[in-house]
Amino acid sequence: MSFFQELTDREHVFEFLTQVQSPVDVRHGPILYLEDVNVSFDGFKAINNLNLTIDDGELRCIIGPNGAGKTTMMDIITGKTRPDTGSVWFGSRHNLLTMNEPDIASLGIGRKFQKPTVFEALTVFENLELAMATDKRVFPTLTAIMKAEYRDRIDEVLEMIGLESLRDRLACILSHGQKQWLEIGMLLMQKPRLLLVDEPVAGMTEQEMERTAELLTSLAGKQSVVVVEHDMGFVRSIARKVTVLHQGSVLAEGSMDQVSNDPEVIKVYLGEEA
Ligand SMILES: Nc1ncnc2c1ncn2[C@@H]1O[C@H](COP(=O)(O)OP(=O)(O)OP(=O)(O)O)[C@@H](O)[C@H]1O
Repeated sequence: MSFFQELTDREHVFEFLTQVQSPVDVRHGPILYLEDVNVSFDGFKAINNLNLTIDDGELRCIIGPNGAGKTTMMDIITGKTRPDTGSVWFGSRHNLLTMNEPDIASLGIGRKFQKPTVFEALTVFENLELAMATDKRVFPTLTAIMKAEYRDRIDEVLEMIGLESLRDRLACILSHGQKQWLEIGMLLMQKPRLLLVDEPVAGMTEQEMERTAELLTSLAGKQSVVVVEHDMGFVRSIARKVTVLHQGSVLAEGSMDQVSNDPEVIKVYLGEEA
């Protein structure tokens, strides 16, 4: 098929589209690897010899008291904060400390901040469409031709986030929980390999929390998901492996039962949470 025929054939799947998935190499190790990472702010050690390994497809919960370094750790992974020392690798190929924020996002690391930031004046569908259109990896001049591909992906994501019936409604009418799911959907449009999710259930109803638990657990496996959360009931409902941060280091790691019975964890965190 000539290039011109490819352009005019709406069913044709362009080779570069199938390669949008990031080329992260996890054949011989984890998807994310932080080793001996240190960060100081004006002499205060926010991250202190932090070591963390996330496996491909894993759902990991990160807990810890205020100021433990959870947000700073996410900032380091996404390139917002540069550590003073240490290594941060995405798969075995990508040294994240040599890359800037947009390039790290393009590799397939998506971050969901605590507050939803959807476009209120656009419909649910349009929000998802926009998320795809801003993907720098997709050749922008072919946008019109790729509409069919977009629509399939949007339908797939709408189903994943449970907003099919609201696809043509303006985002401003969505509940807080639905806005959070839409924003997760916007990240999913770009087929991330690793999703970093910051306090996803803050301000949610019980029912929304249950739905969010289902959504995040359904995403694991296809992508790796790292969830920072203070709500222990929610963490318990989704947790497989839990990492407890304290004073910028890993204090404990294991199943929810293991960490919640750890005397040190009870002393510095769970005691005050209970
Ligand atoms: N840009 C900065 N300048 C100075 N200090 C900072 C900066 N960012 C973070 N810190 C400090 O580093 C420490 C770790 O902060 P961080 O926000 O990472 O903790 P956290 O575990 O996310 O807390 P929380 O659960 O309250 O969100 C805190 O003492 C914080 O005040």
